[in-house]
Amino acid sequence: MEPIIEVQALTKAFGNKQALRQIDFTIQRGEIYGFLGPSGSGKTTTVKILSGQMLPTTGTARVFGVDIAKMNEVERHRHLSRIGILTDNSTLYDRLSIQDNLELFCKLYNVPSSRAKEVLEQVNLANERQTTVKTLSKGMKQRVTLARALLHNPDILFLDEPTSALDPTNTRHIHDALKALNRAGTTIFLTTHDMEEAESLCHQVAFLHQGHIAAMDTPQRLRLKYADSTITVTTTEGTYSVQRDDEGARRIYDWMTTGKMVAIHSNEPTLSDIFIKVTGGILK
Ligand SMILES: Nc1ncnc2c1ncn2[C@@H]1O[C@H](COP(=O)(O)OP(=O)(O)OP(=O)(O)O)[C@@H](O)[C@H]1O
Repeated sequence: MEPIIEVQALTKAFGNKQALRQIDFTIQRGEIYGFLGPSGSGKTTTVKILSGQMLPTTGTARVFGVDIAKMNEVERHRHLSRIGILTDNSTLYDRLSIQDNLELFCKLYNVPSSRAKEVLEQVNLANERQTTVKTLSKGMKQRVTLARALLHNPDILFLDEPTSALDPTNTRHIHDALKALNRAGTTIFLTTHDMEEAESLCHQVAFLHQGHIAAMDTPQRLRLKYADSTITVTTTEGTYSVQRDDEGARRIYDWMTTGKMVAIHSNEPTLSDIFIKVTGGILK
């Protein structure tokens, strides 16, 4: 395991407003790490600090082993060349085609223009490359913006709410692209308030609530930790909540052997349920 992002006791204050309060986490190379929290919980602030756009107030954030608050010019340049960012304010040139937009950024990033075609294939837009950006749907624009963030083949991708307000088709295209990128070795830091997105993509998740990390683990371990001790059993006689103990096992055995069992469900909580339990708040 190789830590690629290490955050210790990180705080960020805007005047009297404490946006981040002593947060700690480590992301290993090759992980998809989900930062989950409602609006105002500090997700964007964290992305801005880790991507070098904003300094923390106290604490340290090391990316690729370098403290981002202490980078010299050479380190800053190297950091920027190794990260890709997709945020709300990533804009495109509306009057240019998808291809021309990307070729422009190829020049800026100093990468061959052939990269444009490669990244469009990664987001499944190669056939639309001559289309003018102005005519694209919000979801397709977001896929172009993701393609742009990939041009210089970054080691880490920072994605701030990459699928918020996108339709299911575009969301799926983005998820497919992210999974493929991750399989090819890209580490991904993703903020979201969509628990299903986190479930389907993330190896680890942190629940951010009012600037604190309230819980952090793999989705599976969180579900196990907060699992209810009952099982719901539907029989021909009704639906029962059964304890996970010897007595419960005996009842389930009886229903099964007498042909009365219809359905059986473990009461595993969703990440949304756990978020509410841990923070008392809901994700919106
Ligand atoms: N430049 C700023 N000046 C003052 N306060 C700020 C600034 N940036 C963020 N904040 C405040 O810090 C807190 C965290 O904001 P942040 O944007 O990081 O939250 P978020 O979880 O990304 O929410 P959203 O999903 O709505 O963007 C909020 O209360 C916000 O109002």
